[in-house]
Amino acid sequence: MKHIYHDDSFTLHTDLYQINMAETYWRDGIHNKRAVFDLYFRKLPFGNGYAVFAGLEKVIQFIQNFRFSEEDLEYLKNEVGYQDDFLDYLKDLRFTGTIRAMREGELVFGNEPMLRVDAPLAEAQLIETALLNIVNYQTLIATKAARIKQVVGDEPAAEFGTRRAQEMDAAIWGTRAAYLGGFESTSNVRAGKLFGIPVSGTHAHSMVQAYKDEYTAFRKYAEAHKDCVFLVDTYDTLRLGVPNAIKVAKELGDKINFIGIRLDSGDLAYLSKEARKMLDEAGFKEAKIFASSDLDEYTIINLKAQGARINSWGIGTKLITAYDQAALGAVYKIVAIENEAGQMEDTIKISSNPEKVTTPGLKRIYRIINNKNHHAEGDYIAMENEKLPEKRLSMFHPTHTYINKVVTNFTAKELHEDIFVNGELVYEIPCLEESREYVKQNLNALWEEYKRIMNPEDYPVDLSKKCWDNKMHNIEEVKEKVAAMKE
Ligand SMILES: Nc1ncnc2c1ncn2[C@@H]1O[C@H](COP(=O)(O)OP(=O)(O)OP(=O)(O)O)[C@@H](O)[C@H]1O
Ligand SMILES: O=P(O)(O)OC[C@H]1O[C@H](OP(=O)(O)OP(=O)(O)O)[C@H](O)[C@@H]1O
Ligand SMILES: O=C(O)c1cccnc1
Repeated sequence: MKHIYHDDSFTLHTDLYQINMAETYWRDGIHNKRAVFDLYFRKLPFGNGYAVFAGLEKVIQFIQNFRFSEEDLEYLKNEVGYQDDFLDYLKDLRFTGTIRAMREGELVFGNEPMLRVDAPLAEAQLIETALLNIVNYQTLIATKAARIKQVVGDEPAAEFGTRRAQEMDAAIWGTRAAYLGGFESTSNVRAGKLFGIPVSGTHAHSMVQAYKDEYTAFRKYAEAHKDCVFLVDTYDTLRLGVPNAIKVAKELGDKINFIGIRLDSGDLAYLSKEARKMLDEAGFKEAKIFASSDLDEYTIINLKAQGARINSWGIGTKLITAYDQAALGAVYKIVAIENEAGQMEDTIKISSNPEKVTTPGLKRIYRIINNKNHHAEGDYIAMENEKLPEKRLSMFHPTHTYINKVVTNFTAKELHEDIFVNGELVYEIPCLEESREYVKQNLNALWEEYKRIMNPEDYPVDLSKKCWDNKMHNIEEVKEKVAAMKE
């Protein structure tokens, strides 16, 4: 490439095929046909019983800044070979559509749209990749964080993953997602500055190695910082590390705030129990024991079962990289398009796997909340203009229809809000703190059976009878078309 282009816009953060499709629509004159896309995943990550929706704030930033820069257009012309007439169209392009989405921090389940884009076809197509990129990653990490926090309980959980994250953006937005999902702090100072997340930290082995001995290292650190957590496992945790931490804490007394020690290797259950005894005997009953070392929900459950005396948890690699599931797998599927007469017509994608058949049409997503116990009975997807019964709601599984129930005395809470209407942002973005609180409230209102770390119950995401009939009707139509073509 002869030219150096500046990274001055996110609009090319898309797959080439999106631009090629946009060009196809534009040359055919159908680029402004109204089209509706649903963004949803099919399978919950980590075998969890719920996911935590995250990414909306960044989606909003992306949409607000959606415009091809001069350099984007130059690049598309010089290096990719698009024609001037199409580039002129791209030059003035802004997002003019409507987006409805869940609130960040909403609990979300398989096969229900987290977000819906209703926009001119080419615009809806061009934003697909970035939307999926943002929502897939942030929702994955927020879910992993909520899962880990659930086993940690009330003890503080600190996010330590920046060094192991898949590059800088992942560290920053992953940290935000971790905080949303329930973590208390991060070691990433930039994330603290950008999002107001509390920052926290101890020190590394390198400091002990730099001073060669623990005693000097702890003492120098204590002389420079009031709050002290000493990392005690560089040489020998119980024979050297803990005694040196106690020695410095005693020597400096009230001059420092001896918060505690951190263990980062070895048998964390055994070491924490022994270290606890030593700290207590030395009179430091309030000193806390921090632990880190490739922790995740499974090691934490295990450590707790062994009676580990750990008070505070530092979690890096396995959280920020979503170690046991690399991607969420949310998709963006077209569900309706304007026809020649200017009316919306359903579209459907058939698959031999019934779970993969899309649900056509414009729809609304409701959480059905039992008025007696305030827990959710399940989610209910109805057609856009469908009126829900007020007294008696019949719910049935969309593929195994014999699984059904009738709900009475309920509140149907609509889960989507308008975010953009005809290109205008109409949504007031809640602050991160509020969204984090919202996650907690939502988790409190979810039955325990869906929150189990292993083998949770399946949360019902049902279709209304109208929505289900409409889907079946669409499937029949496609089947008839295919049969007619075969004849
Ligand atoms: N008592 C325990 N029960 C279950 N898992 C533990 C226990 N203690 C530590 N672990 C976990 O076992 C793994 C040990 O990792 P590893 O074999 O790399 O050793 P390490 O002690 O961290 O040593 P180093 O960091 O020096 O390589 C970590 O994931 C840690 O969280
Ligand atoms: O274990 P994680 O969950 O990924 O948490 C982050 C890890 O990063 C640090 O180790 P590292 O070896 O990078 O540096 P150190 O020398 O300070 O221990 C820290 O001690 C943790 O072990
Ligand atoms: O502050 C810490 O202890 C810390 C920060 C990042 C990674 N590991 C540990």
